[in-house]
Amino acid sequence: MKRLSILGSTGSIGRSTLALVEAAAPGAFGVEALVAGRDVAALAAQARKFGARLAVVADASAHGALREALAGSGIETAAGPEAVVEAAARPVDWTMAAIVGSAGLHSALAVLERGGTLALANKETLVCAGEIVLAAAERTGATLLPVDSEHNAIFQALDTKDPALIEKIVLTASGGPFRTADLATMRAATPEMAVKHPVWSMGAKISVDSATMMNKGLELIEAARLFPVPESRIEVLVHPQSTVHGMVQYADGSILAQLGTPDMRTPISHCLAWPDRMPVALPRLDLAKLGRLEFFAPDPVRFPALRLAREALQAGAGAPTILNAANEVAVALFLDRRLGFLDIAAVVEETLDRLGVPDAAGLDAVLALDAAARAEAGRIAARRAAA
Ligand SMILES: NC(=O)C1=CN([C@@H]2O[C@H](COP(=O)(O)OP(=O)(O)OC[C@H]3O[C@@H](n4cnc5c(N)ncnc54)[C@H](OP(=O)(O)O)[C@@H]3O)[C@@H](O)[C@H]2O)C=CC1
Ligand SMILES: CC(=O)[C@@H](O)[C@H](O)COP(=O)(O)O
Ligand SMILES: [Mn+2]
Repeated sequence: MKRLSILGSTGSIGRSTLALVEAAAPGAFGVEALVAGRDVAALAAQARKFGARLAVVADASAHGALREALAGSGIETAAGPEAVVEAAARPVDWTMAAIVGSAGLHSALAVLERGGTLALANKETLVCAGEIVLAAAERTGATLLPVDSEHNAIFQALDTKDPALIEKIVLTASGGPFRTADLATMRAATPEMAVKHPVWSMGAKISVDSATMMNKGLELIEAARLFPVPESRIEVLVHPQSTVHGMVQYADGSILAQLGTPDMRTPISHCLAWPDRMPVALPRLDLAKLGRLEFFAPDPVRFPALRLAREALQAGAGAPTILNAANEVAVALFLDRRLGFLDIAAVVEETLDRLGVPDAAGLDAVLALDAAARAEAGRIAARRAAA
């Protein structure tokens, strides 16, 4: 039996992971810890259903409600950010990191520090603190498995470790809900419009990131951290069918791609079973029915976020940390109807301009920069909203 913990179990990725656990052969998986932000009702229901040993809610004020919901079950409960990290530090065979945002950094690091196997969906962790995350994995011999569909595809298609033999890697992008929209429509976009992803069913924050294409910017940085390929050899192509998830082009001209229906249970199952595979009963891709696969260059005018991410990656040092923090602040304000859709990228750009490219070596420096960027982005957003 593989024992596992899920950080962010009540979200889109967390639920898909539990769906695979439920559908697997009896006894194949056992659940140790489930962690949520504040959704106590969903967390308690999951913990009971899957017989978890521990349920943790990050919002400390929700502990009473969690205790009450799990009374008589024998399931241990805990609350608060420290309890989240302690849950991640518990030894298990496999951990899913699916907390949204850089709030997931400390718990992801706790898994790596104990040399565990980390299935990483939480891309913000790699953008905010990539060097620290990778150094922890290297130091402890931990295993880092990419869950993000594009990165999982590239992970599956990579058959050499020699960077000289990799000409380029390609991340595909759906183009999001505004792929064909004009700027006026985008300027007036509401949260409801922005989270209506044309292909994938995901949490609110990543759905807005897909709409601005900052998601692909974050993924560009994520790919540069995970794979032995410089930024100049990572390409983004808009592919509305979201069927080819990622590609690797080799020095002999061969291109290896991973294809599948747009369902995160496929890459999650790949990480769950790695280095093997497991049977997953999902509808199969029917290429004849699909008929065609299209690819386009992204539009840099309507989607400036992709350029900002590439520039931050090129600048290095603390720039990706600033980009991520400012984006998290701006997306939250947009979802709260306190910022316009096009202002998201504008806030990120202005925050990057104001803070420059500061050094951010070590966890304390990264956390300080993350906090400074959040404060600056908040001020810039408030000024824009008042204008
Ligand atoms: N959804 C997808 O298809 C994909 C997602 N990803 C990445 O995976 C991550 C999760 O995405 P997704 O599942 O869509 O997001 P959701 O918003 O659906 O879920 C987020 C999860 O994180 C929990 N959470 C939020 N804040 C905290 C906190 N401070 N401490 C502990 N837990 C917290 C939430 O709990 P609660 O429910 O209580 O709020 C929830 O369980 C993101 O980084 C995203 O970019 C990557 C590729 C695809
Ligand atoms: C499922 C997944 O991996 C998401 O990151 C997805 O890629 C989002 O869609 P976009 O391609 O529109 O960003
Ligand atoms: Mn992705």
